[in-house]
Amino acid sequence: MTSLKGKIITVVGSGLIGRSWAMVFLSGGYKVKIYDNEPGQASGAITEISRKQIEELQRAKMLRGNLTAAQQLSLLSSHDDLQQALEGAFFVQECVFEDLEAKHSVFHEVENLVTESVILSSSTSCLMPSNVFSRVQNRTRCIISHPVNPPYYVRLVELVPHPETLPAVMDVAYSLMTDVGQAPVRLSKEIDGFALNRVQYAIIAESWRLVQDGVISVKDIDLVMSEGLGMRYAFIGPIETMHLNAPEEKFGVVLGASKYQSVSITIHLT
Ligand SMILES: NC(=O)C1=CN([C@@H]2O[C@H](COP(=O)(O)OP(=O)(O)OC[C@H]3O[C@@H](n4cnc5c(N)ncnc54)[C@H](O)[C@@H]3O)[C@@H](O)[C@H]2O)C=CC1
Ligand SMILES: O=C(O)[C@@H](O)C(=O)[C@H](O)[C@@H](O)CO
Repeated sequence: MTSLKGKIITVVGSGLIGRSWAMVFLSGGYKVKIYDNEPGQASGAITEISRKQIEELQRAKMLRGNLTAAQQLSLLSSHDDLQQALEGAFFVQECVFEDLEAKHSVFHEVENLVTESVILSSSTSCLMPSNVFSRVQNRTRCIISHPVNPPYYVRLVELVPHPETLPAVMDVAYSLMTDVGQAPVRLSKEIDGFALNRVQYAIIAESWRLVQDGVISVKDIDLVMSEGLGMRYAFIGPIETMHLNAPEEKFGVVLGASKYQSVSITIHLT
């Protein structure tokens, strides 16, 4: 794959996630053109990114990437005109409201202003790719790149394909996210909530149920995560944990164990 370095990425929507994406892409040395349909919002984002974030991160020796703050900020521009913002981009990261109509309208406008090869990527938290891109003509170049808040520090990106997404598009998105220092994961197909939110919501559901049933306090259930599972899961995932607890050939033993079974049947996610 030819190097993507120095190429142009357009960020559409300059709110919380749009600004975060801009900082992540800048840290990888990409030119970032940020656009918002609210007049002045994109230029306001530039000010916030530069003064309150990137320069501060450099002072705190927490700036990501190999470029200085000044070098990164020289790659950033804001635009109130979408066509101008899209000029030269190979990748468009949509970061508008979590509203299907808003996303449909953005991708309809964008598709009419870019060539067939430009990758259209959505930051959506939970909307299904087959819905987000349903009004896009050429869906083979569409993908969900779902970040986790705050993306500059929590580096996971879930790459979720539309049923028509080309494998090469997944590969480019994976390479881009890896190149800018994120931790991309590939989903083989779309599913409600993708992977992170499905796991996150299962944890929230059982945590809340234990609190509602008076089994544990809010403070303590949060400690179960922050001082217990979170400490472990910051280093190894749930399947790795099973592997450590029982060699692979004994996963069945773990999953079939009476303790696992007897507890699991009492967990209700709704
Ligand atoms: N906030 C979070 O923790 C996370 C959010 N996301 C997703 O990222 C997306 C953006 O979320 P936030 O940044 O939190 O929203 P936000 O409300 O902070 O920012 C949205 C921005 O999009 C702009 N916008 C709206 N319609 C537009 C249009 N047609 N053209 C151009 N700009 C437009 C708004 O002016 C606003 O600046 C959503 O899909 C959300 O689900 C994903 C992961 C985490
Ligand atoms: O928790 C996160 O940052 C992400 O999983 C999300 O997408 C959340 O659902 C976010 O959109 C709202 O909490």
